Amino acid sequence: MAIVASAPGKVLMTGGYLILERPNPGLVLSTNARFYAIIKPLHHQIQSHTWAWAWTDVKLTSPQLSRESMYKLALKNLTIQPASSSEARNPFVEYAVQYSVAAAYATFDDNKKDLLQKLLLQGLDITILGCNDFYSYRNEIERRGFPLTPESLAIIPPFSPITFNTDDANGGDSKPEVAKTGLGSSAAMTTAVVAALLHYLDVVKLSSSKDQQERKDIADLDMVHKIAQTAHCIAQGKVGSGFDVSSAVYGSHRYVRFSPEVISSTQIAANVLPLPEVITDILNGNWDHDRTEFSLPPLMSLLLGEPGTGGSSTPSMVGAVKKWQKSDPEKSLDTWIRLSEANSALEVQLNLLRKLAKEQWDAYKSVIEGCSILRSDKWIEQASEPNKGAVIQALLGAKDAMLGIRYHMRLMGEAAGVPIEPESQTQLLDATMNLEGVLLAGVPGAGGFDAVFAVTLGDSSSNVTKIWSSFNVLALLVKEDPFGVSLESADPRTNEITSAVSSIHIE
Ligand SMILES: Nc1ncnc2c1ncn2[C@@H]1O[C@H](COP(=O)(O)OP(=O)(O)O)[C@@H](O)[C@H]1O
Ligand SMILES: C[C@@](O)(CCOP(=O)(O)OP(=O)(O)O)CC(=O)O
Repeated sequence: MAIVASAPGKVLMTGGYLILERPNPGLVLSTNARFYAIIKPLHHQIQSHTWAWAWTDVKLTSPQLSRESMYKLALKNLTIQPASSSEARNPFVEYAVQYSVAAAYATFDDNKKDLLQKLLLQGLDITILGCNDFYSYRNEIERRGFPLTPESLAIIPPFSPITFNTDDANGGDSKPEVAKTGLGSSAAMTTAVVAALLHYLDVVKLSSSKDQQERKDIADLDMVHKIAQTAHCIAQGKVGSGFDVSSAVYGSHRYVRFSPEVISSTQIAANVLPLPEVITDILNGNWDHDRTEFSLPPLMSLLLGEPGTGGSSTPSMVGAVKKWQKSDPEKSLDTWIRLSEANSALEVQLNLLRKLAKEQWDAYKSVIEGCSILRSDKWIEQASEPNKGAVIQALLGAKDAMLGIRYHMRLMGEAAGVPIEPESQTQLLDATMNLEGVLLAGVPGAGGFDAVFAVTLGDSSSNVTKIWSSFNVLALLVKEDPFGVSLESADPRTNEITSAVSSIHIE
């Protein structure tokens, strides 16, 4: 039977750059854009040609890239090799397979190892699918002559083919392989494959998002996290803060990074140590990342916009900021501290709003609805009673904190010589923050030309969508969804068909 798992894409709302250093936190929101991995046996029976049971076949299909690759996985040392030199490579999935299988061998007793061996000898058939929201369809919309609106995006069929970045319009060299929106497709892809494989091999028992309020599979999620984070770092060839993998696993949260030493044995491993030895270090390592529950307060929506300027290279922006920290330690530390203070101020206000929503729902709801049709300079007029006043103070506090974050992010960019909040985004974000019902607007993650985000109150997001269109910014269909990695009941392509069929109304 096929096992299907999914993992969400992310938006880093606060903590860009600072989150690279412990113990600075970042607020990361997971989204309803999900990556799916489908795993089933490749053969009905154990293949006789898997001589001496030394290796097994792995087939990887990526329909959106029209790619199908065959690999050989050696069952002793778990090396993976393309079956022929012409196969397309996907290092994220390759490491995900190697490390997941290694984790299974490392955790099983002899009896379970035998069963594992038999299951593996049937081969692995892996299909990966990413929601459209991970990829840019801006060119496609323009090519079809549609308006630059979310309604146009909604017409594009689910799991559509992905545009490759082949043109040199933006200098070419720093552009990623595929046209993406910055939601963390590689982290979600790696996490979905690891989760599906670990579940398929019986290392973890994942639960599905539908059947729970509170997750009970935390230890299993930790296992998925260790393996996905390790595979992702090696495939990327760099150790970032890991907030993207963490949110793909745990969903929206407040993240403090893991100490990079925990995966140091893998860096030697790629050259010297065999994987079955390294995996024990990974599994027993001191994974000290911190994740505290966090999600947007009720009646607030996350909105993302694609400015379409071609994206920025995160590693080179990070490099420039690090260089600046070295060259001007005093000033950079000052900016760093002020930015960190603004980040915590926003966190405090958002947590306060969540608390007020719980404790005084009626006042909270009435203020949010009232403010959703007013610009923020008019919000104070809603403070007719103390309960409402507290909500308004927290809203204004959050907005102020966001202005502080943007100011210090801009300073950091200017000092480091990289456009963290480029001038074109500044105008757009100022205009956005002045609209009715807009609480926050900023550049997520590393900033640059990748994307912009806004947090809106009540039903006010259509205002934002309109103004973004006039700035030539495409509002995406993505929403916050705080749920992390999940077991799915079926191939998402069949779900789409089922829901389309059930939505047909028979009179
Ligand atoms: N559907 C897919 N099939 C295969 N590989 C994919 C798919 N989607 C993304 N990838 C891989 O992930 C890479 C993008 O990852 P990354 O640079 O982390 O982007 P993001 O900003 O979305 O995190 C692509 O270059 C490609 O190698
Ligand atoms: C600078 C950073 O702190 C945040 C980068 O966030 P993005 O969301 O911009 O990330 P990419 O998907 O890799 O482009 C680097 C990090 O935390 O690793």
